[in-house]
Amino acid sequence: MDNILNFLSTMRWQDFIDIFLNTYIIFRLYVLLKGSRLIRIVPAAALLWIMRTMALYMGLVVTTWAIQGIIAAAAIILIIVFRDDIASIFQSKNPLSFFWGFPSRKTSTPIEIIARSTFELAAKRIGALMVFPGKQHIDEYIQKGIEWGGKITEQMLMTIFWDKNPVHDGAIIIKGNKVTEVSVILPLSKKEDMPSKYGTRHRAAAGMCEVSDALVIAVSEERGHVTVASKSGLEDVKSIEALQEILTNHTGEIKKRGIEYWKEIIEFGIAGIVCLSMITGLWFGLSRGKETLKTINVPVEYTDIKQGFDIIKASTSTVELHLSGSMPLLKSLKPENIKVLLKLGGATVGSNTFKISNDSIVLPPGVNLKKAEPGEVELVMGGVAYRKVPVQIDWSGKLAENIIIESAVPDPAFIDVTGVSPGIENLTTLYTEKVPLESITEPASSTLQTGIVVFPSSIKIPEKAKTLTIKYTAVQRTEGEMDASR
Ligand SMILES: Nc1ncnc2c1ncn2[C@@H]1O[C@H](COP(=O)(O)OP(=O)(O)OP(=O)(O)O)[C@@H](O)[C@H]1O
Repeated sequence: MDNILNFLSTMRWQDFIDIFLNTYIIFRLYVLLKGSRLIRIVPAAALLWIMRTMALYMGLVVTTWAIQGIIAAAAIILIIVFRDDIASIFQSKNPLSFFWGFPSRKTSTPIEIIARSTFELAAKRIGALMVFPGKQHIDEYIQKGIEWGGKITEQMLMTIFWDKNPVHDGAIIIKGNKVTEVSVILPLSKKEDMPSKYGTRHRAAAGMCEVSDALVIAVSEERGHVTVASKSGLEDVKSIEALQEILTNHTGEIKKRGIEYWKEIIEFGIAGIVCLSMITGLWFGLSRGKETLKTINVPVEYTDIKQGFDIIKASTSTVELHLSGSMPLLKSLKPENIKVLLKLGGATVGSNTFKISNDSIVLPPGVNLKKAEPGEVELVMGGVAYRKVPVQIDWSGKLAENIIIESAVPDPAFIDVTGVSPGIENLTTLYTEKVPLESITEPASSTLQTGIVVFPSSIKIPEKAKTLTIKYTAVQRTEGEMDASR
């Protein structure tokens, strides 16, 4: 249990969305394809995928390449062969039905009317052939007739099969409460042991049931018999009630309210669980399966520094982290996603050692720390101190021979320095940047602008003290002074 919770805690919210979205897509495909021929290719596709994965895993280069080729070719062939099935999914009146809802028989079949009409046709010796498709598609087996679309009534059925009607020949297709097509040619049965009393009408009824899960009613013109063809063969039906029962069972009008309804719910439930397991397995294989290592350099950051404390010296400024995790996760890992944070709340003045552990490293979920180098950071801590330090002008170059500097004073002459103790006590002087003596060309009282050298770098000086003015007075040398200097 702990392991599962640990594992879940390493997952990102994006991972849950990833799994949920793909599970839903696969589940919707199942719901939409259920009953169509396309669903039959799923085991073959799964087998090909498993074979390709195994070949890849075993390093069989040519086999992997060949299976990939087969998959690509099969995909193109499937699109061509199953174009009608694919089109029927996308031709749905409401595009939202792709994402939501379950395909169901929206309209119920008027079983009573059909049963009564059938026996009336039989009584009047009017031949008829009515197809009630099941869950499977039948379009590929039939020769399309004339589109109809009329709502079923007794008169309509009688009229369609009336022998003076030009569309009476062939079969009609009944879906829900409508006749969708008339004059349809059905495939003939190839069975050789059919009783001789049956002619081509009954052979067509039997043929349709051999290739699909449809139910077909045949009314014999010659004998006035009603025959029902189904997967279990041909059966003569003697009464309206018996025909009603057969049609009820086939169209599922009662089933939906009974145990069969729950069977369907359980079926979808199981499909949902299978889809979820498949996608979780796939996700696990892709994102967690191939663990890999990555080394990354991360700067050390410090928090909780006590007031009046500062870092004088650190043994390192960066830490090398050896990380493990899935390849895609480590590939997308950026240094800014990782932090090495040392809390200095407990640090004391002087030397302190801080261990680099899991607690001091912030890693994205799914990434684990294997090793940190160095494993610890040595810090010398000091307290913050202030001092007033005198400024010294740092002259450079050579002054003109005829000039002598009588006085030169930096302004400000002292600067307030903030630094760390111990250390700042040793700072006795701050120097200006180099001031070239060549810039004084004639005797005068004037000023020069210069900067201050902030050294050591750990000290801080006020911003306005970073530039200063030198007030100087240069005078003419006397002849005697010049001779003496020579
Ligand atoms: N493949 C077919 N698809 C659809 N309808 C067909 C097909 N073959 C025959 N029929 C229908 O059956 C009629 C011919 O029936 P036929 O007399 O050969 O059959 P039967 O089984 O002996 O029936 P009946 O007892 O009514 O004579 C055609 O006029 C046509 O309407």
